[in-house]
Amino acid sequence: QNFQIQPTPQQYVTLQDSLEIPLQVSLITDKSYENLPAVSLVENLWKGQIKENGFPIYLGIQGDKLVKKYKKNIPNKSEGYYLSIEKDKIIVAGADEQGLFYGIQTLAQLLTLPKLPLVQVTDYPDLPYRGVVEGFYGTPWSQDARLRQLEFYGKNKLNVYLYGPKDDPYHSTPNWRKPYPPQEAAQLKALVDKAKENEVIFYWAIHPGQDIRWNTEDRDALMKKFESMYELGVRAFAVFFDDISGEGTKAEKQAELLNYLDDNFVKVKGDVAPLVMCPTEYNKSWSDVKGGYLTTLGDKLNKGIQIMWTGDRVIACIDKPSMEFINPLLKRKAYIWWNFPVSDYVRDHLLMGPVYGNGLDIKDDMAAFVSNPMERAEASKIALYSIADYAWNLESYDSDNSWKRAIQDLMPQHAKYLETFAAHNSDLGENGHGFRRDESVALQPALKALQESYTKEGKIDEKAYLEVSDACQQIILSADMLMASKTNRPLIEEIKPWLIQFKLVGEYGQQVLQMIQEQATGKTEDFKETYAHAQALQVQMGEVDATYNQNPYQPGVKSGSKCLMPTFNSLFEASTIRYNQQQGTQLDTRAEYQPYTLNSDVSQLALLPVRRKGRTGAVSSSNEVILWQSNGQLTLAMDYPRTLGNIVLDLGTLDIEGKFVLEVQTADGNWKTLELKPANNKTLLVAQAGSEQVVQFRLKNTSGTLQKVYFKRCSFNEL
Ligand SMILES: CC(=O)N[C@H]1CNC[C@@H](O)[C@@H](O)[C@@H]1O
Repeated sequence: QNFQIQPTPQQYVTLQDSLEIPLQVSLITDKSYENLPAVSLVENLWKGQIKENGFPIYLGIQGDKLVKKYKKNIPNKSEGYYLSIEKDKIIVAGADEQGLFYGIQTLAQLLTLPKLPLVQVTDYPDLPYRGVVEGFYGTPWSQDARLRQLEFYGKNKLNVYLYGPKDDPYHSTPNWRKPYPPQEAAQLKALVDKAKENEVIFYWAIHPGQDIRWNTEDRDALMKKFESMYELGVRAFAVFFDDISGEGTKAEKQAELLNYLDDNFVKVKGDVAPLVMCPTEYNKSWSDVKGGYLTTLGDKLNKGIQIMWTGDRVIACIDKPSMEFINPLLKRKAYIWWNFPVSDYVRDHLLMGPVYGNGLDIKDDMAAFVSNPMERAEASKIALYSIADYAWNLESYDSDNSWKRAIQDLMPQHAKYLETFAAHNSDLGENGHGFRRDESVALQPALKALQESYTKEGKIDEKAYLEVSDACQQIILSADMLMASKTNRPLIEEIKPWLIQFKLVGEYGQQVLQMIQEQATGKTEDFKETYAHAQALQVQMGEVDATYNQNPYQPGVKSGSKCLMPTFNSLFEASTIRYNQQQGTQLDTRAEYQPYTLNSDVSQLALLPVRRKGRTGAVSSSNEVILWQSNGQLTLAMDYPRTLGNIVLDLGTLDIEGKFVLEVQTADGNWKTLELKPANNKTLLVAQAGSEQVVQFRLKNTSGTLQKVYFKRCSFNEL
């Protein structure tokens, strides 16, 4: 991997010469800069080796007489810088203090080379705001993870971190009105300080919409909470109205509140960044333009207030048509909230693949580009590294090159192994949003050739066979080496369940390859044992899936789920079928079996995957509010009549009387209504399916009007 500056700079000229790295340097800079993050960074680069007669490093900001003669070299762009490494001096001149800091970050990267190349770098970001919104459902990041993130943002020239973890009770309902307890407050203060050191704007977001009342009491409660955050050092604020229903969704009221905060807090304080808000209609598929929600915000919200947008759908890549739709409605450039690599709706998958699919021609259409990441902070860094690369310099962005550099940056000693792991752990699997990613790209042709040649003609494509066999070796090796890695333990601890599963996938692949080889060459005496070994590995994979990461939404551990496992399972079944035909045996040919099928005409439910574990079935839940049209229904069909025990629902409300009806169809074809009873103090509803065998059950909106409900749970068990 030859060296590249990260993010890719706008202009980089090398003079085909280099310099021994100076052991001692002297800083020539304006006295008033001594506390700037940029100067602290240089001091950290030459710990204790800053001497009067050292190699001169000039640090300045546009307008200083010190860098006067470089005036024309410094880009006239915020966060821009000019870095010149010369035989007898280094100049770092920023358009502003952030630019100066970024010039030093670039110098720091060059210092990792054996010698300092003589270069002139003229650089600046395409987008004014680039970063991360910690806005996912699930376990919020830990304090240590956040501190490491902020350092990572400084290195990769990301300048925004929006704190908005959905499951932080002081960010959202019910405790958004309360100040943080002392320990959490101290931790937030430490984050604000760390952000400053890395020239990152720390936004604190509030999510009051589910229970806010449009009155002065709640308005003052919000002001008071902002004031308490201001005292902790927060100088940037956001208000999120996403994923709510009821009173809080009114655009006029939201605009009135935001403008009040803008006029009476932001403008009064004078040192607070422009407000950011997330609308309730935050993506095109949900927006009802005629209804006027977006245009009300666009017309009424003070011009300086930023409005977030996730694109054409909740989870979608951002392109020119997306921006041409939304910007005119908002009467400003939308502030993009990109829902990747967030995985809170596919929690059993890791999204370690390349960042691709966003337009390279929209740098002038977005106010910002911030990423909603996975709850696994270290694992998110592969995507975040490339998002930093994309958002700084869109036109030069190359997703595969960036992905390889991200991996190299995350685990320099084990880049090859991490790349193998990441290549096969990148797709989301089936999900309610229908958003998918490529996976196992380099191996796909061989997997396909092997599968087609064997399943169709019972022949082995030798070339493909060898390639897949080598890949399985690499998978096992990579999993072992990563699990035993001494570097980046925080990453390894996060992904360990997936590494365990990944190794089993590799071993399973090896056994399946042996099965087809033995079946095709008639080595029937070995086949039975190889078959049993493959089944033993299926059992182990099932146990890993049932043991780790048992969250109540998408429990378990999926690895290689898009290409590797479907191919290996198909070859397992095909070779067992052929073997049974040859030998007249009755070996079970099923690799993994899915007896339940979901059907729905409610668009946000239609693609939700159904999971089976043991004797329970569960439809994957949704984070968002479901717009369930009148007469809309969700049906769960069995492969053959089965006796069910309980059917458990959680629609976020107990008030379903006269709104929803649950019915089962028994084997004789008759439908009967089941009574749904509250099961706990929250919003859980349970029905007994009865002793008769069931062919299917369905939940129908019989209210005659559109119903807005959450879809937190729909599960059932077999007796
Ligand atoms: C604006 C937004 O996407 N809000 C929600 C809902 N959509 C995506 C979900 O996965 C959440 O992570 C996210 O916080």
